[in-house]
Amino acid sequence: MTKRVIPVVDLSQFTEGDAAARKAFVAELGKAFHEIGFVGVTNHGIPKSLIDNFYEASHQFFALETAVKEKYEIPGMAGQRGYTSFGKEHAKQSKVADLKEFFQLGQEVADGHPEKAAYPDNVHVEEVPEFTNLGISLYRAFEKAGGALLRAIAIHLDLGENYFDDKIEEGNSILRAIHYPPITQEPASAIRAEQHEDINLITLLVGASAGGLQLLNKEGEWLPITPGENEIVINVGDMLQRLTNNYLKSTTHRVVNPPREEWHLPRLSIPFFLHPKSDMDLSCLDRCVTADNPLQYEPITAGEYLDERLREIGLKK
Ligand SMILES: O=C(O)CCC(=O)C(=O)O
Ligand SMILES: [Fe+2]
Repeated sequence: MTKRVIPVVDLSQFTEGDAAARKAFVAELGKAFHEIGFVGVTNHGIPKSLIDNFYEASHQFFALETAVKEKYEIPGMAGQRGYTSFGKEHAKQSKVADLKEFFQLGQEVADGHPEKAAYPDNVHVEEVPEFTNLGISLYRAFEKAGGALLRAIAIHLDLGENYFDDKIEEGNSILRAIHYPPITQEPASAIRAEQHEDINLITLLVGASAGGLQLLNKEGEWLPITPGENEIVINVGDMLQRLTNNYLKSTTHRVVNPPREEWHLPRLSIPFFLHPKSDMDLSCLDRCVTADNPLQYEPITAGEYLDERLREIGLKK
């Protein structure tokens, strides 16, 4: 077997294990987030049937005629809900757009809830009626797994296990179904997803098994991430990196085009970008500012930071 590029942890050790198993899990996760910012997670509690069914519905959505999909592209929404067509989003330093289209679902809260006004409605697709509801169920499962991972990382950071709980409860997370269509002609310079770092606290990704996802290591080498079956890939985003004054690493990654003989194969991946509520203070934690690691960032809230980043990637004008 070839050596794994990213370590793997078993989440049930934390959610169901004894004190020693939990302690070991926290140490492994902390080390992975500090050293390479990526980890594979097994026994994450996200039902396989839910993933498979949402996959199937996503395939059906992306197979619709462009004109039909465009009905679900909502102006003024910065892509945060509904469909974003091919060629819209680009990495912040890049002029050419990625070779992808996607659909995003966001937080849903009950009528009368104080956060209700903060969240636009999700978009329902007439032609694939189960798509959005399956996505919302998957969103809930990702929130739960992500919440457990953040409890472990809060322990690692000595913040108390529940530090993130109220910040992510009814948070501004996004579930994104991404479709990278078959490649039909030599792309001028674009790739499926140009190198970037994620904006949010952590990302949970299913579907990376199709190949193409790579991370940039400290030595400047691009290494492939090839998770096993039933394994999800987690990475640290810029918000968590910023909060920890770069102690936890938001690692650059990209999705490369397949070799020519695989151009006809589309790729479908489903990242869940775990965001806190927009009023979360992302000021660097005092405990992460030391003589060896002086303060790197100005205070900012999660909402202000997201706004700045959506402008940089061409989703917000
Ligand atoms: O498609 C993938 O595997 C990863 C996509 C990604 O990195 C992103 O959308 O931020
Ligand atoms: Fe990403």
